[in-house]
Amino acid sequence: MKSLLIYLKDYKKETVLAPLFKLLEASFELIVPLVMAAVIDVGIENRDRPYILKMCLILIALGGIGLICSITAQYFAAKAATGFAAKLRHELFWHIQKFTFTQMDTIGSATLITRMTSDINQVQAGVNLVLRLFLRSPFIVFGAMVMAFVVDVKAAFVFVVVIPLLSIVVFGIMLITMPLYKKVQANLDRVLLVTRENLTGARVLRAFNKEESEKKRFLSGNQILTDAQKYVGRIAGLMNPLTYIIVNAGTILLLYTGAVRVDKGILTQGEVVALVNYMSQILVELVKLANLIITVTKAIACGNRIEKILEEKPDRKDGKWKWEENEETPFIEFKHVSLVYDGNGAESLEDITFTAKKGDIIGIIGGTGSGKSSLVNLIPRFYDATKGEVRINGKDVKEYETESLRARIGVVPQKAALFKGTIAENIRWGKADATEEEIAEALETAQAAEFVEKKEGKLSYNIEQNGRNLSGGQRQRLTIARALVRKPEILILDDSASALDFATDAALRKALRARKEKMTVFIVSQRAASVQDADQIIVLDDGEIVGKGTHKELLLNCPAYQEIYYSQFPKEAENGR
Ligand SMILES: Nc1ncnc2c1ncn2[C@@H]1O[C@H](COP(=O)(O)OP(=O)(O)OP(=O)(O)O)[C@@H](O)[C@H]1O
Repeated sequence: MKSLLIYLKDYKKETVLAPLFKLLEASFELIVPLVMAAVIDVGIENRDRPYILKMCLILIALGGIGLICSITAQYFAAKAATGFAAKLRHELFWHIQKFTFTQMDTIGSATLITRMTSDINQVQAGVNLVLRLFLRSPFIVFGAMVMAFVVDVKAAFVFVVVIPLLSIVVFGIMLITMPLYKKVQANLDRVLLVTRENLTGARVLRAFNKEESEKKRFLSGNQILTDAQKYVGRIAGLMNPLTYIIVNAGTILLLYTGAVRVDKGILTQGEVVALVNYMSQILVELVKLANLIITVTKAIACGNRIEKILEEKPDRKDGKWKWEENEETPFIEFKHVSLVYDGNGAESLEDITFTAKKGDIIGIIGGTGSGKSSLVNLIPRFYDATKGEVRINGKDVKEYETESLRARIGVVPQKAALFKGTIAENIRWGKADATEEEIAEALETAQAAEFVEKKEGKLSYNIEQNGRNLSGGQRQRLTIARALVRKPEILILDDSASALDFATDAALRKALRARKEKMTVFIVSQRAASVQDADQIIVLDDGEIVGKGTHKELLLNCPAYQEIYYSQFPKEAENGR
């Protein structure tokens, strides 16, 4: 948590002024019981109306000045706390952007969302409260005790007994609840994960009639969270009753001691009232202190969770080599490449070796889970090979500066992801300064021009969140156009034509070949038709290459390819026999 405090450095003035104004407010509060005592002992005793009026005006003035100090302190504390949270949120967001996919997979997006939102809010509340109370409350507790000693040493010994007892209760509860709050946050992460999965997969869930089982899963996670909260709440809830019992017992003792001493003529009635006032001030402040400690305990637990993410060093080691604009169309070599995902024992890719020549179209085919996406994900370094090398133009991809490497690669992922905004804005994700002509050209190649033309507003047509107002095929075509608009040297189509009909798929491949800019293209597909006119086809099975060559060669000598092909074109199988 400590390391997070550097984000307060731009608010030095506010972090000093907020507690300072609170101290001023507290000082005025400590004078109030003395004025009250004077009203009783002098004003009421002598029936001196002008004196009482004067003292009442002083009380009003003390209250007014105290209020101004308090509002000023609140302003500074709020300014520092919100500014601190905004900076921290920004830093955390930026830090997460630098994580590799492996790190994202390991940490999990649900927990990252909780840390970005509720954890930061909790820390913000903690900072705000600390700035206002961390000096004020101990100052009042200590100050009221000193004032009590000034009024009467013997009666003040009641305070000496009460305050340590209160401190034991407050700190004891704090120590017990601290680790429990951590558990509560972890349970909240789990509930968030289930909620997210449910909301994003709502259609699938309903299609499979899974509402009941998902409801149970949610209820069980929610129940665990509720139980954890109730448990910690019960312990924290002991704070107020216990502190009130101690303080009320202290007040009784104080009244008794005070009465005896008034009787003996050592104390005045006004002084006893002042002592009781100090006692109740201490109680109020200790309750505030207890709440402060609970909020701070939660804030520290949340702060530590945020700190953990910030301490996680982005694993991606950037190379120094910049991909120059005028660099030749690349050739890509996979040299004995293997990949094991973090937490997976088995290799998802094993000893992959092949070369994609400049401007070649490489088809990658295989059953589900055979490693097709894993293979192409190594080119833009979404994951790094655990063994072997992926080389572009003779250099290991790890030697390239990742940003410049990715700028030259157009990736169309398996799941077509679009963002809320116009069609033009979505296409410009590929190239921020793309002209309308460039966009039109990309849409043409991606076979999207026709449907965009029919949409109301054309390029200004508004796409809803996740592109839900477009069909699956339309979404895929736009993601292809988005990748093409930057005129990449390498284009990766990861099963991204699966929602296209055969004719459109064929037209897309024809248009790709006809483009004047040379590109090395990887087409991942389960459809033999999508890869059959590729310059080279890689056949994968269980992470290994089981065939390599052109369609004709593979039909002659690769049983795995034959199986895929003839299962999709049974008539040709019959003709061949
Ligand atoms: N992020 C990941 N973390 C752990 N394991 C993964 C990850 N991504 C893929 N795998 C595993 O790697 C293997 C290959 O997966 P991959 O997605 O590359 O297959 P694929 O051939 O593209 O499959 P599909 O055609 O179904 O998309 C699978 O066993 C899968 O479980």
